[in-house]
This record gives sequence, C-alpha cells and structure tokens, in this order.
Amino acid sequence: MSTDMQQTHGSVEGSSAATTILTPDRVAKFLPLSAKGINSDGRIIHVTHQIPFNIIRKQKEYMVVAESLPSPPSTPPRGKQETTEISVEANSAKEQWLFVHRRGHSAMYSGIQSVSQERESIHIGWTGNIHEQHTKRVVNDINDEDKTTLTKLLEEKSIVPIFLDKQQSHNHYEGYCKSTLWPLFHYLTWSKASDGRDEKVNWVDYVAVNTQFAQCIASQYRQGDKIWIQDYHLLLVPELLRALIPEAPIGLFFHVPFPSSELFRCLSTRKQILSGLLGADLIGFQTFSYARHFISSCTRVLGHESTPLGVNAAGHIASVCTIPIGINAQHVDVLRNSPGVIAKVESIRETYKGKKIIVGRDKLDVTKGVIQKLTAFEKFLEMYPQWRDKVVLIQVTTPTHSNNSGLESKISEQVSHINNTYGTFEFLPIHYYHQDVDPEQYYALLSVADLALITSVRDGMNTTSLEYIICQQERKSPLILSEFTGMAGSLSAAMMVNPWNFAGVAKAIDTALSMPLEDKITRHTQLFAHVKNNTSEFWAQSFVKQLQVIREQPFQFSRTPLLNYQQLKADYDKANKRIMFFDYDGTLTPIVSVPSAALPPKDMSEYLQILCDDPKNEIWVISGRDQETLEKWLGGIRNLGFSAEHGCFMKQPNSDNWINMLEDVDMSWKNDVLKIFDYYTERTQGSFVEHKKSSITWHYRQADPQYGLFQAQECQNHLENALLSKLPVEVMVGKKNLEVRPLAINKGEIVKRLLALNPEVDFIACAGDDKTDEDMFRALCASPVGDSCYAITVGPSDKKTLANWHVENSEDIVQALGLMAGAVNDE
Ligand SMILES: O=P(O)(O)OC[C@H]1O[C@H](O[C@H]2O[C@H](CO)[C@@H](O)[C@H](O)[C@H]2O)[C@H](O)[C@@H](O)[C@@H]1O
Repeated sequence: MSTDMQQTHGSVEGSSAATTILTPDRVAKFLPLSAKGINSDGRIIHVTHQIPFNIIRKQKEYMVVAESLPSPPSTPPRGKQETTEISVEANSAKEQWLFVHRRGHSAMYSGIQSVSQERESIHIGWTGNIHEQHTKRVVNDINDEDKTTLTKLLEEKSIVPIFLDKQQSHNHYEGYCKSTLWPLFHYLTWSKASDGRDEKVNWVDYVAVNTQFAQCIASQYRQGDKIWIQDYHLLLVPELLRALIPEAPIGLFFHVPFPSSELFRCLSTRKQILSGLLGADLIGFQTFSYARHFISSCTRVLGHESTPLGVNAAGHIASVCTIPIGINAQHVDVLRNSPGVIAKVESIRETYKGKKIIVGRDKLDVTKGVIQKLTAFEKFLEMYPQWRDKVVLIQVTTPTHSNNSGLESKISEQVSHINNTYGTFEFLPIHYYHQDVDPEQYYALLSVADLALITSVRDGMNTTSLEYIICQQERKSPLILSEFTGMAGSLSAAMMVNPWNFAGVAKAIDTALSMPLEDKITRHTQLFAHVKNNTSEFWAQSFVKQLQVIREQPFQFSRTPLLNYQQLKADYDKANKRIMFFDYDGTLTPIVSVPSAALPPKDMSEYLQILCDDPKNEIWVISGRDQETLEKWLGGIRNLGFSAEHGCFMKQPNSDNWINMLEDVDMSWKNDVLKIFDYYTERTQGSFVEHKKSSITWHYRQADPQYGLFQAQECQNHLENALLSKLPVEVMVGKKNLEVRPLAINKGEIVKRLLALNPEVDFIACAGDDKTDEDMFRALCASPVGDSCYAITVGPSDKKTLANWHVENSEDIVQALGLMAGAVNDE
C-alpha cells in the first residue's frame, strides 16, 4: 500500500453539521421497534486488545486460598482486585491459573458486560503477559498444553484468548500503539528524531497482531453475529475482517481523541490506518469533534466523499456516530458507601481539619496536565493570599507502564518549590503521592473533596470526573474540568477551564471554593443526572443498537458477490456468440488525479486485442470520454467498437467511421452550461472544465476536497434550477465531476441497441464503476442469456448497484480479461 497522500490541502476543517449524538431519549425515539430491544438473533463478538483478566500462573507449592470477594453487579472499577481461582484437575497440569480482573478500562469492560448479560456474547482478546504469582516475572514458556488448558478454562467465561508472540506484542503495544499512535492522537508529534527503523518494525508487528486478531474473529464468526471492536490497538481489523467475512456487521469504537486532519496527516501510515477503519459499518467516537476530525481526514487523506453521518469509501458506507462513554454508576455508588471508604473519609477529614481539600488524581502522563495544574495552583496562592494555609491540594499521580521518570522529577521539583514558597513548618499546601491508590482510598478522596481539579491538556474522556460526581452526592462540591477532555462536551455544569490559562484556572479555584451552596446544588444536580443516565451500560447498548439499525437498512445488507472467475471462464468458453461492454475510467484503468494521465495499461490492451481477434466476440468500450481520446489510447486495437461521450458517438468494430447519434440535436445549451461552469471554476481553485463535442464536464478532483464537494453541490443545484426545466439536458454526478449531456441518450440506450442488433448472443459481460454505468446494468436486467450475463461493478461488495457481481478494482477487470483471453490462468 502506498503511504503517499492523495491530496494535501489547506485548512478548511469539517463542517458545522452534527454527527448523530445519542442521548437516551433520542435512542428510544429514533430506533425502529425491532431494534428497541437488542435480543435479535446472533451473538455479539466483543473484541478488545486484552481480555478483562490478568492471568497469573501459580505454583502448587505456593497455593493459598483465593481472596473471596462478593460478586459486583458488573466489572469492578479500577484498582479492584477481584480474583477467580480455577483449579486444574490434578495430574492434568502442574499449574493452577489465577484470573484477576484487570485494572483500568472499567467503563469499557462494564459496558461490554452489560451487553453480555442481555445477549449471547463472546469476548476475544490478547491474554496480556502472563505472570508468575510470587516472583511477578513474565512467564516465557507458555507451551501448547498450557494454551489448550487456558483456552478451555476461559471458554467457561465465554472468552477466546489470543496468544501473541512476546516480541510482537511488545512492538505492537509499547511500540506502535504507545509510541506512535497514542502521542499523535493526543496532539503530541513525536519529539525524538529517529531514522524510522523502529517505527517500521513496530508497524510490521502492528499489522501482524491486527491480522492475528482478524483471523481469530473470522474463525469464531457465525452468520448473524455482530462484531464490536474496541479502540486504537486494532484499527486495521475492520478491513482485514471485511476481506475474510464480507457480510459480517462490524463496528469499532474509538476511545481516544481523533486529532485534526492537519495533525493526523503527519502519520506515515495514514492511508492504511484510515482504510483499515473504513472496513467497519459503524465507527463510534466519544465526542462530535473527534468524529468530525475523522471524517475530515478521510476526505483529505483518501479523497473519499462524506457527510456528517459517514464516509463513502468507494461505495461502502462507513457510518459515524458519537456516543460518549459513561461509568457503572450503580456499582460506584455501592463501593463509595462501603464501611472501608466511610472510615477513610473520616480519617482524611480529621487529618485536614479546618482546610479546604482540592483533589487531583491523574496518571503520570504529560497529557494529564499535572504540571499545568501545579502552576495554576501556585498562581492561585499568589493571586488569592487569603486562601494560603486554608487550602490543601492532595495530588495523586499513578504510575503507568511507560517510563515517565523525567516528568515525575519535574512534578516533584515543582511541588517542592511551591511547598517551600508557601508552606510553613506546620503545613504544606501540596500533599503529593506518586503511587497506586487502592479503591477505598480513591473513593474516600473523591468523597471528601471540596473541589476536584482536572486540567488535562488532552484526554479522550476522563471517567474520574464521573466517579467524583457519584461520590459527591452529599457534599455537592464543584468540579473544575479542562475543556480539552472529551467529557467537557457532556458535563456542561462543570466549571470549564483552559489549563494553559493559569490565571483563569486560579480564578476558577477561588470561585469554586467560595461557591454558595445553592449554586453547588444546581450544578451537582445537573451533573449527577448526566452520570446516572449516560452509564457504561447505556453507552454499550446504544452502540450495539446503532450497529443493528445500520445493518437493517436494505442496501447495507444486500451484498454483491465477488466475481466467480472460474464460472466466468467456463461460461465464456462454452459460448458461441459473445458481446462485451466495458466502461473506461475506473474500470479498464484506475482513476488518477489528472484525466489526461489515465493511460491504458499495456496488458489490458493486449488482452482486449486477443479477445477482439476472436470472431465469436464483439467487444465495445462504452465511455464518457470523447472520440479523440478513445482513438488515441485504444484506436490501435483492431475490431474494437466504441461509444463516446455517454452514447453520443459510435464507431462499429469493423469500421473507421464515427456516427454522430445526435446529428440533429440542438447543442446551443452548451453556452449556458459553460457560463455556470466558468462561474464555479473561477471560485474553486484547482477545478477545470473538460470540453467535449456533445457534453461538458466540470472536474474538481484537484480542488480542496470538502470545498470542491460543496461547490459541486451548489453548481448542481444552480444547473438544475436555472437550466434543466428549459433544456433537453441531464446533469450527471460522476467521480469528482459533474457532466452535462443531452437527455436523448445514455450508456444504457447504447447497450439496448447493441443487444437488439445481436439477438443470437449467449454470453454477455459488462463492467463499469460509476453511476452512469448503472444504466448499462439496468439494460441487462432482462438479459436473454440467464446466468451467462455478467454485470460487474468495480467497487466494494456493499455498493448500491444493479450489477450481479463485483470486483475490488480495475486490476481485477484486467485479470478477468486475461483469463477470458486465455493469457492468464485462474490462480
Ligand atoms: O465513462 P468513463 O469511461 O468512466 O468516463 C467518465 C469520465 O472519466 C474521466 O473523468 C474521470 O476519470 C479521470 C481519470 O481517472 C479523473 O481524473 C476524473 O476525476 C474522473 O471524473 C473523464 O475525464 C470524463 O470526460 C469522463 O466522462
């Protein structure tokens, strides 16, 4: 695959229209009855990078009784270590395996689990590194027997494990995901200069791991299942899977931000990543702006047409929706009321008696804006001296897998500096902890706070803010939230800040700490209603319903089968009289950016010549191109028939003369059309007019893709309103062009005429790629040759078409020509 950008344009970003944003009310209203419940046939195949459990190998001699915890209503939140111990039959294996709920991603896993409770589901994912229980060492010797045992044990939990090669999984996750994609998606361009070798190796393994996932999913898939893939670790899976199981409904949810196309286009694998994603039927985002950036990137990087609701990837529609994730509110409510949490709340209150408590809890990652928070807090102490000694910031920064020691020391230095400046022997304004907190401490901190301060400089969502709101049902303390979190779009009652505006954050802290109770109650009520209604369960069920609704649209379901080359060849060989019609651009040759560069591929011309030399064949090229171009490029092929300008001109296979099919038709309309085309050309940089004898084409492929499409729609309206009612012409929407030609004729009329002249044919092949070629397919609907009629569209299998077969691209058509000509074999 080429990594070159098709078009790199200026900065017109997105449009103002909205993607589908789902709220509980909307979902209930717009879903058809059949989709209101999600209990239709088929399973949900959940796919996450890792399964929800960490697997621990436990040596017999160390065996202890597993910690027994009450079963939560859903997956435990981060930090909770629920364990399930499963004993392997004595003598069948030496080890015992321990499955411990993974930390983190609790919103996602609990959403998935809520779907699994309602509907038969399986969950596919990598096992993660498997550790020894006591030494915590990664187990390197997982053999086939272990794999079989683990697969069997996990099957009881409806989990299908994927075992990845250690190096490959490292390069995939720590390498490509964490070092290349994660920074880019969080607006951080890669700072380290490198020769690109690491990225290449990591990319190879990103592809390999995605391929392994696609193969595993395909092996589990049953007709009727729906596949739901999670996040940026698996962006190539939809396309890979589409190739393996074309009819499968595929959804993908993107948990992290999607950056502006101006940033996304820095990625060297931008085309592969977008094409990979576009294999899905539904792509979900956390916020409207992430969705808008994605759509805009598809338009700019791949040149696809789009609407705010989705992307048209050469006929396959990938729908886009916005469904913000939530938390399992009910479960958090249970946990925060546990005796352990209540005791800790009291103890923290006692420790910080008389002080206002600001709580910050972030991962140690530059995107979380801890440095910005500390700077703003210092500004607050400077600007509002009345608060000194009366406020404490408890900042917990939890370690991550990545090495962030530089950031850690910076934070520690800044904390010391502020404490030295504003602290006393008795009191320090910042209490900083760089450590994991256990769930009881975590919920106690959120419950005891007078204010939560979230200053991420980029954050996909930030579910801590939601947990805080649940914990604040009594105190109703305010929330300061960075406008750069995905959550900002949902929590409008929070106090929104720009974390880079330190004085602004300082002022917000002062306002929050001085807020009258009435205001706190108003804000909290609104925030709480959001968290209660937009839970992880609502998020997951909305996505699944949406995927179902999309697949219920008839055209999405009807798939055109891939051309059966053997059958084509067999029918071709046994026929006595054959007729074939081929469109040119996009069918015999790939679409290129400049029309004059669409030269015929050499092998294509050779195969056409062999076919034309066979007296049983009559072959036609039926094109929108003019006579001169067709003569120049294909005129050397003996016995080839031509129809130019969508049927306006014809040349019989055995003749040198062109016939004007519209001799007596008035062409004065061309001046009026040209005036309108000129108007839009002057205003659309990169567009131009192609003059032909009986038609005119306005091309905008080289214009800014979004502006070009906008102008084309305006121009089409203009033409239709100003001319069509008065003139005998038709406007055709082509591939990044608008064509105007006389009404009297089209490609379908030519096909009908030629079939009438050849009643004895017992084999028909017709291939085309765009809307004008559908006229030919329509003319073949009542074909007299039954199954020996091959109407082939070039494009994906779910393209809306009247053709009975499809191929992916023009190379496949050339392959079919070679096969019929006997020049290539069917391999
Ligand atoms: O009926 P066809 O043979 O498919 O011709 C349709 C039009 O094709 C040409 O334009 C298209 O192909 C160009 C080359 O790949 C591409 O640059 C352009 O964007 C496409 O719209 C041709 O220029 C038109 O005259 C034909 O009507």
